[in-house]
Amino acid sequence: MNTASETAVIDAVNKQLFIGGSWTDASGAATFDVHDPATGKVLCSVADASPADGRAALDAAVKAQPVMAALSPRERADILTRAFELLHERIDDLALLMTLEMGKPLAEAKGEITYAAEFFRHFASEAVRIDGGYQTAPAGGARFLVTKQPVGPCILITPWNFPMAMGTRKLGPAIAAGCSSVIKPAPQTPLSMLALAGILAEAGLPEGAVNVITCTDAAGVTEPMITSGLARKLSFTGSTKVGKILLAQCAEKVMRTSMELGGNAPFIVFDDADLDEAVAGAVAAKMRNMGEACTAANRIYIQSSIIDEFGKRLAEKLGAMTVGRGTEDGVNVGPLIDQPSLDKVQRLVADAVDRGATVITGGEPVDGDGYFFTPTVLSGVSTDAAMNAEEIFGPVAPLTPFDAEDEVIALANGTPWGLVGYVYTNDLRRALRVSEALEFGMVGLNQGVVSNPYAPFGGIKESGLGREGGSIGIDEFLEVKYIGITA
Ligand SMILES: O=CCCCC(=O)O
Repeated sequence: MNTASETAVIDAVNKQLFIGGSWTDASGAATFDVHDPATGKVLCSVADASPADGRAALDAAVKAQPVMAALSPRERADILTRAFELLHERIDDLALLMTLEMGKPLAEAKGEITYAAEFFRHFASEAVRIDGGYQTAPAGGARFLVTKQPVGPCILITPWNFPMAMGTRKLGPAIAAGCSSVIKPAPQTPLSMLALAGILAEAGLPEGAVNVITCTDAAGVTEPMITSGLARKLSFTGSTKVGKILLAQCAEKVMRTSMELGGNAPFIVFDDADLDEAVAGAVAAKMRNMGEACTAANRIYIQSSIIDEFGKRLAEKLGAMTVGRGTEDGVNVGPLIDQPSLDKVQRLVADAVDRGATVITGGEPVDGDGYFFTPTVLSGVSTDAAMNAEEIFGPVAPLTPFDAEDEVIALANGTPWGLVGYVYTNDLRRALRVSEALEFGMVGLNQGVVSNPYAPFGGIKESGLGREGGSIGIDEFLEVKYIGITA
């Protein structure tokens, strides 16, 4: 049974599709249920789009594209700024909505709304700084005029773990660049995106500039959209497995892509590090979002001389965390998103223990409703444990000892992924050497969280293509055009 304020924020969301600036039922009025991961109970139902609905949304985006492109940079910036303000004005309700559908504690949900809003503020500033060039050809005579134009209608696909921020991280630069879009949130967390659609409409976005389709048959709905040739860009955040399928589909029409895929982050602590800072960094890198983040520390390598002390201190911190429904006071670890996620975490912990790991704290799911797992520290995790090769996506910190710098660099880089790595050391030369040697798109140096709207977020290897945020984030949504002029 939801409280009155919970029911009010759920009721306030329009649960239809948002196409061409209007709210509309899915074909045949199809719907699907949204669950509270803390209880497993149904929160509400939302429209379940068909492939035909997806096509209608894309057609609306195509129609809106010239309108978006014709807005002045200042007009686009003003819409983003107004949406930024509205997100802050409604932060309490939006955070409660997010906690209900995704599970993260309210304080983290508020943090995510702030993070999400910041992408709009950042890209409002970038909209008015899109530049170009003018140059005399080296041989003289001709002139080169270089300008940037919106890439065109975009398909944006977002995950359930950051249901608002991954939307604004894509929509912010798309709108700033003058692109229209169709955005599809994950079926587990459609409500935050639907709320965001309402806010963007209120902020003055032209009809059809952003279309939201919620659906359960993601592949069935998005594949025909991608292969239609009507969209010019796909931006996806999700698993490497799905990313590869989408890349193959985009190849058919040679579409621009941005891919933020899986991670398998190493977290390395040398014995010269400040241990308190390293433990605090590990708590942040592991426990942010209950470990359900592509940036989460997945393999924690500690120099042998300090591993016992590090393990003891980390276990004290994680063991003291309060697990529960994210709406309750004092809770800092919410549920995992669903039963398959809980099953996976259990399987990975059992496998590590079978291969010789010791549970220092936690190690078990919590009895009762919902998908809760106790914050866990494992020591002596073998390098061939399954969790070294798979994203845990849960509150489990696996500690593995190492002795030498080159050994740990080889271990850290020994993965197909390359999103983010973390290094703790007080030796400046080692810090630079190791940061440069790590084959990752981002490095947290004595820092457990790298995500920041003003920095370029993204990975190498099988962690993806392109960068989101930072001053280059808008380039993903712009085409460079060169006009040769006879002078
Ligand atoms: O799980 C990956 C999404 C990235 C969240 C972040 O911005 O840190």
